[in-house]
Amino acid sequence: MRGLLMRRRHSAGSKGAADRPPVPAGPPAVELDRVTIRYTEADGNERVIVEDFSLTVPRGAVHCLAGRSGSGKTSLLRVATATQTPDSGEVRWAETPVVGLNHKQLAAARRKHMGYVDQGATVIEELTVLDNVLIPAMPEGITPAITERAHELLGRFGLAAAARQKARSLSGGERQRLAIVRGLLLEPTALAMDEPTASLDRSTADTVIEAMHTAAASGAALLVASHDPEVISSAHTVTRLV
Ligand SMILES: Nc1ncnc2c1ncn2[C@@H]1O[C@H](COP(=O)(O)OP(=O)(O)OP(=O)(O)O)[C@@H](O)[C@H]1O
Repeated sequence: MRGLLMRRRHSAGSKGAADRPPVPAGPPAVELDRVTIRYTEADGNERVIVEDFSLTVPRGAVHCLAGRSGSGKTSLLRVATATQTPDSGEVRWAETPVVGLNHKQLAAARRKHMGYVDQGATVIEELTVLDNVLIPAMPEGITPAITERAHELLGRFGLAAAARQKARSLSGGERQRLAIVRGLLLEPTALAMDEPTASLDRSTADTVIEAMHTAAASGAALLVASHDPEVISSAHTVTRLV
C-alpha cells in the first residue's frame, strides 16, 4: 500500500478522544476488498492511488476520504460508488459484489444501495424543492407513500417550508441538504458525497456536517470525500490519501 494511512477517527484530530463517538456497529454497507487504483499519467509514469486497499463502512457510520487536492479522493469515491472500475479488487454494497455487474444489474443495485450527492449538489433550478427530491422515484412512479417520505425527510433536514419553492431560490447549504434528502429518498444502504462543504462559509458548512450525521443516524453509511478539517474531525473513521 503506497502513501496511505487509515485511522479511526478517535485516534487523532483536533478533538480529544473522549469527545468522539464510537464507530457504529451496523452491518457492512460499503466494502472495498483489496482494491487497487492506478493511472498512467501524461508523462508515462504510473500513479498508484491505492494498492490492495480494504475498507468496511458499516451502516450508521460516517467515513471520510481525506487528502490534499489530487490525492485520489474522487477516484476512491468513484470506485466505491461503482462509477469507476478498480484495476483489481472487489467492491460490495450490503455484501453484494458490484464489480463486473452489467449496466442493468448495476443500475438496479445502485437504486437499492447507493445514493449520491455530487460536488456542488446539482439541482434542477426550475423545479420545486419537492420535485427535485422526487426525481429518483420517477422511473417507478410517484406514489403517495414516496411523496410522504419526501415531506418527512424535508422536515427532518429543515426544508419543510421550502418544499414548494423553486430550487433556484435555495442557498448553497440548503442545496446540499436538498441533495442529501434526494439521496436518501429510496432508503439506500449508503450515501456518497463529494466535497459537500466546498465553497460554503464555515457556519453553513457546519449545518451540512450536522445533516451528514443526521443521515447516518437514520441508518445509512456515509462515505464522504473531503479535505475540510471539520468534516474530517466529525467523521467516525477516516482514510487519509497522500
Ligand atoms: N482517468 C484518469 N487518468 C489519469 N489520471 C487520472 C485520472 N483520473 C484522475 N487522475 C489523476 O489522479 C489523481 C487523483 O485524482 P482525483 O480526482 O481522484 O483526486 P482528488 O483527491 O479527488 O482531487 P480534488 O480534491 O482536486 O478533486 C490526480 O493527479 C488526477 O489528475
